[in-house]
Order: sequence, then C-alpha cells, then structure tokens
Amino acid sequence: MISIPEAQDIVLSHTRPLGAVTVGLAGALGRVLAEEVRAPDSLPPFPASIKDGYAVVAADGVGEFPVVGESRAGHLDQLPVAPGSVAYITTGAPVPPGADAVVQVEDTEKLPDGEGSQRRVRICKAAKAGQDIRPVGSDITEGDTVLQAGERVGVAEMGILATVGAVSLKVHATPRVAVLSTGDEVVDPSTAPLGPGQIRDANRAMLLAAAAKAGAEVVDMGVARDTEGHLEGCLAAAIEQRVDVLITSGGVSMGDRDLIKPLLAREGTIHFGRVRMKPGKPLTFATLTLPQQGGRQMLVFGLPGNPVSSFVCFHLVVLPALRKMGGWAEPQLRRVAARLAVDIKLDPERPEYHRCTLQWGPPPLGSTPPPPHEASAHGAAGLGSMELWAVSTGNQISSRLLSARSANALLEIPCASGVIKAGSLVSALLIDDLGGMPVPPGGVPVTPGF
Ligand SMILES: Nc1nc2c(c(=O)[nH]1)N[C@H]1C(S)=C(S)[C@@H](COP(=O)(O)OP(=O)(O)OC[C@H]3O[C@@H](n4cnc5c(N)ncnc54)[C@H](O)[C@@H]3O)O[C@H]1N2
Ligand code: MOO
Repeated sequence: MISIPEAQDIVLSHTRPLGAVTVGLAGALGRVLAEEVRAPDSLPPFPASIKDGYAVVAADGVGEFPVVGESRAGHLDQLPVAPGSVAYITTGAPVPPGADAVVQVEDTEKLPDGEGSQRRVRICKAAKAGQDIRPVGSDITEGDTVLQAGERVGVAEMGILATVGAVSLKVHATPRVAVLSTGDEVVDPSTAPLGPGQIRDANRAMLLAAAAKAGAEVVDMGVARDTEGHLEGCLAAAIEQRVDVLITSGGVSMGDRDLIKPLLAREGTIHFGRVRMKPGKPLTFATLTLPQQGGRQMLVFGLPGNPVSSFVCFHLVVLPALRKMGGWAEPQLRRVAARLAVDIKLDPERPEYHRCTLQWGPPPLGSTPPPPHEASAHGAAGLGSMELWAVSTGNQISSRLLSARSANALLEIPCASGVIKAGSLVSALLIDDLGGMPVPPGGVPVTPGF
C-alpha cells in the first residue's frame, strides 16, 4: 500500500498538460491561458472626465464663465476650451483640448444666459490641474501584459479580455473524461421500485458532475455488468470515444467479481492498486498506451464502489490530474487550517479524509463541547470567532453519501490511536469554494475592537 502523497505524485508524473486550442471570448471562462494577453491600445484611450461637471482651465480659478461647448460620453465636441471659458462635460467623456481640470457640478452654479443666449456658469471652487481627469492609459497602458500565460480566466478576467478586445484566445484544451459505473446490482436512477438486491447508481451522476465542474468534457458510459466481456466492451467503447481519462467505480476490491484490476493489468499498466487512505483503500490507477490511436496515453482511475470512497478519491487524485491536463500549474487541492468542532476518533491503520463543512467562527454554543483549553475562545466574539471551524458531516462510513453533503473540505486526520480533541487545529483540503460557507448565527466581528 502506498500513501496518498505517493499516489498523487505517481498520477501527476503520468499526466501532461493538453495542448493549446483557440476559443472565442465566450468559451474562455474557467480555462487556463496558453499565451499572454497584451493591450493593443490604452485605457482610457483619451483623457476622460471622472465627474459630471465643467472642463476648465485650472489657472482661471473661481468666477463666472461662458460655457462654450459640451463633451458628452460617446460624442466628442472638438471645440477647444480657451482660458476664461469652460465646457460642460459628462462622466467618461473626453476632456476637450485646452482644458486641464474638471469641476464637479456640485461645486458650480448655473447662471442666467448672457448676451446672444450664451450659457454661463459660476465656478465656486478652484480646481487643481489634472483634477478629476483620468489621463490616457491610466488604467491600462498600450502594450501592457494584462494577463499572463498560465492564468485562469474568471469573471474579472472575462471583463479584462473584453476591454482589450481579446475575442479569440489560446487556452489549454480541457480533458475528455468518460465515466463508467460497474456492478450487477447497480441500476439506473430512474428505476422504481427497486428489484431484489438492486441499488440506484449514485456514482455516475456524481462523478460526471464532478468532472464537468472541473471543466472537463464528459462522456456517460452507463453501467457495466460484472462480466469480463461486458467490461472489455465498455473499455473499448471509451477508447473509441477518444477520451483522455476513464473513471470507473466499483469492482476494484478483493471479491471474485472485482474484475477491473485484472482487466487493466491485461490492457495496460497498473501503477498502484491500494492506497493507505480512509475511505478509498482499493483506489487503482493505470495507463493504457493505444497504438491504434498513434500511441497516445489514456489514464484510467478505478475508484472504489462505495459512493463516498469514489467522492474522496475523485477529489484527492483525479481532480489534480484533470487540472494539470487543463493547464493548472498548481493542481493540488488547497490547504487551510481549521479548528475541530467535535472530538474525532483516530484510525490506527489509515489516515482519514473526514468530510466537514468549514464555517467562519465557532458553531453555536451547545452544539459541540467547547475545547477545554480554549473555553474563552468559544464565545460569540472571542478569539475563535476569527477562525475557520470544521463541523463534521456526521457518520463517516463510506457508503453514506450524506457525509459528503454540503462538505466544502476534507480534514486530513492523521493515522494514530486515540482522539483529536475538539478545538484542535487540523489541516483541511478545500473541495469547494468557500462562497457558500455557512454564516454563524449572530454574525462575526471581522476586526475585533472596531
Ligand atoms: N476482503 C476485502 N473486502 C473489501 C476490502 C478489502 O480490503 N478486503 N475493501 C473494502 C473497501 S475499503 C471498499 S471501499 C470496497 C470497495 O469495493 P469495490 O470497489 O470492489 O466496489 P463494489 O464491491 O463494487 O461496491 C462497493 C459498495 O458500493 C456500492 N456501489 C457500487 N457502485 C455503486 C454506484 N455506482 N452507486 C452507488 N453505490 C455503488 C455497492 O453496491 C457496494 O455496496 O470494498 C471493501 N471490501
Ligand atoms: O476504503 Mo473503503 O473506501 O473504506 O470503504
């Protein structure tokens, strides 16, 4: 049996980033850039007003002035502003030649029109040169690298790409991933009522969703029966689909109908078949070299059938591989430190990946015993309210998928005897973003004392 870090290293050493493809802007979200993006022009491309008001010559100071023109966003009035005159201007509009400052409308007073219906205004507050003007290129300078190769495109990056006119970009290809459930007892989720000995296929929907969430293009391979012939046919079908990765679930343990390992040993190379982890011990990883497809490699992950084992193995081992293929430079799950909300019994044989929901601040008093050495930290506004707390999802048996419900982290519980006490700091691997993290009742002071 190897350790999880060893298993992760082996998988990543057999995983290569996929090549670059060209996509339109709309297809860039979530992808990793394969080239840097430069600005072809400056932003703003012209000196732009920050306020609605009057473009002035700062040296003129306060006084009454004729309004000789106007500059509105999107409509450029070329009339220059000579000393002793001003122009009306709106936010984002180009500052007319001659003007060197903007006075906001709140610091002016409209006057009755003068001779020949000349508009007039009183400037009540003297401006400094450059006031309320964004100079050319003050946000982005022509030629700037606005995004580097290797950066992932999120929502802000979509806006940045649009603002520099990058409507066609090179990004890393994302993997094509097939998902296959196995087992004679496993039937489609639509089956009702269940026949004797049957259970509905939870893993396929879950793993297809997990791969799609990771940005993969997914292929649903259905359910394979526990026969060599049918499993071989399913593997051949996945190869035919030219997938980069095949994820199977079930059939990797020690039973006489656990046929995945023998199949992979016949068709390719098994790199490991047992990992010291709870859950997920029979996790299997193999590579297949496909001479019929130019000698390309396909990765196969044989995940254990227990749904939670599949869930945990996907996040710890498959997800980093999918990320690396998609161009991530740091594909591993991110770690944070969190305080345990309850005691956790240790497993003396395998390190455990305990599903939990992280929240900012301790759970309500009474829901968990306060850590004895940190009783004062367990109050609503105590020190503990400034930390992440890990709330267990309950019974961790690997068949109970409800133990993954709302889980945003896997606690890395070391292999040892005894108990880790509530209040202890533990390492947590993030499996979801923390945007939906529960908000503790009563809220949490963000900065104590303010
Ligand atoms: N003699 C031993 N037996 C077992 C060992 C062992 O070391 N020695 N390891 C146990 C561990 S740990 C795990 S995990 C399981 C994994 O077994 P398999 O990968 O062979 O999975 P199956 O036997 O096919 O199924 C296990 C369990 O999960 C249910 N299942 C399977 N597929 C699905 C699905 N798509 N959706 C929902 N549930 C599914 C299946 O009905 C079984 O209940 O082996 C232990 N045994
Ligand atoms: O390792 Mo198995 O996944 O404990 O149930």
